[in-house]
Amino acid sequence: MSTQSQCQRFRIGYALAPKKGQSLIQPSLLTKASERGIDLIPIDPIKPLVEQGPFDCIVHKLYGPDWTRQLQQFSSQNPNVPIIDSPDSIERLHNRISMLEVVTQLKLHFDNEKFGVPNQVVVSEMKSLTSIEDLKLTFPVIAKPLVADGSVKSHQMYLIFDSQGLESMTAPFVLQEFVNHGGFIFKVYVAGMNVKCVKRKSLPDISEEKLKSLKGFLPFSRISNLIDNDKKVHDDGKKNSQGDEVDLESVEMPSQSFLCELARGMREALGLNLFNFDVMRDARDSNRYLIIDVNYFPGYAKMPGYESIMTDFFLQVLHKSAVGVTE
Ligand SMILES: Nc1ncnc2c1ncn2[C@@H]1O[C@H](COP(=O)(O)OP(=O)(O)OP(=O)(O)O)[C@@H](O)[C@H]1O
Ligand SMILES: O=P(O)(O)O[C@H]1[C@H](O)[C@H](O)[C@H](OP(=O)(O)O)[C@@H](OP(=O)(O)O)[C@@H]1O
Ligand SMILES: [Mg+2]
Ligand SMILES: [Mg+2]
Repeated sequence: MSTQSQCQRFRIGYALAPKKGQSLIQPSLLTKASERGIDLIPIDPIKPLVEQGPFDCIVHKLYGPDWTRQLQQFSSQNPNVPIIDSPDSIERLHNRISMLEVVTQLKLHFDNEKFGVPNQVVVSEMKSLTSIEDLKLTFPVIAKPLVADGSVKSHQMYLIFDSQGLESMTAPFVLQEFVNHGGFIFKVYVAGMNVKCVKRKSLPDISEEKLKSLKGFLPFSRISNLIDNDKKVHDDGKKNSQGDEVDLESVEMPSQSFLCELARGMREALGLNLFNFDVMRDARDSNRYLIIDVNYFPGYAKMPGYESIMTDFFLQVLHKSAVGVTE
């Protein structure tokens, strides 16, 4: 039987920062893609994009006006080559208010599940800050950087327990209510129509009793971006890299139909193919799910079976593009 490699082959160019490229483009992905007729080709961001190629598709996670111009020039000369994803659509995820506004505007209804986002407000300048009650929030709250641009500081957060802790912050930031959610979150990876949910360690619940003894603020960062020795995040309840017992095994997944429908709605509303979103199950209502974060082009390699999922996505894009050309 002829394999895909004896038929037409496709060239997908990828433009990623070095660390991102090393984590995503692993030999196992190159092999899986090649077996299914796809060659993954690194794009040199220093050289003019239009002088590289030819490509049947481009995937990227680079930013800035020069790169956007490069993509525009390439698209004007290659209008039928999909660019995954458009810089304008990606930009919406670089702000922690606009990234979640999309969720609040989704017109989706489910028999059992309810979904939404935690109450949150933007604090643009400290002098406008009055009291937590005026902000219609209650302690504890989380202060998150307003800008989510992939920088280290965009992941630096603070759990705040009282007004003294709040006054220690530096504006601008988003203040989001802290919701008890059992100490786990669900990370829902989306690659086009492909949706994969994984469980990750999260901030522990804070009881009313415990809250009485907590003062000021507590800094934290990337608490759910856990990896262990073999760079995989085990969902089977093994110890994580901090050595804490994280019993993820006993956590029941949300229904796949709910997640797929939510992912479809977000994909269409965001106009994006490659993203993940973090979902908490409200500890007070197991049918209530809160989306707290949306990330562009996340760490797919941490997802079990990512080679097949990414290759399926690439083939779906290439097929759609080929059909589009003949239509
Ligand atoms: N409103 C909330 N209530 C309770 N815990 C929260 C809340 N928001 C965030 N967290 C906890 O803090 C972690 C980091 O929050 P968030 O995902 O917004 O930050 P991030 O830096 O964008 O993370 P990522 O690495 O996923 O991009 C979450 O995974 C969760 O454990
Ligand atoms: O654009 P950035 O670097 O912020 O994207 C992050 C993203 O916010 C998440 O932290 C990803 O982790 P997961 O959600 O666990 O996949 C990061 O993936 P990583 O494996 O590259 O660390 C993205 O870089
Ligand atoms: Mg997150
Ligand atoms: Mg994030």
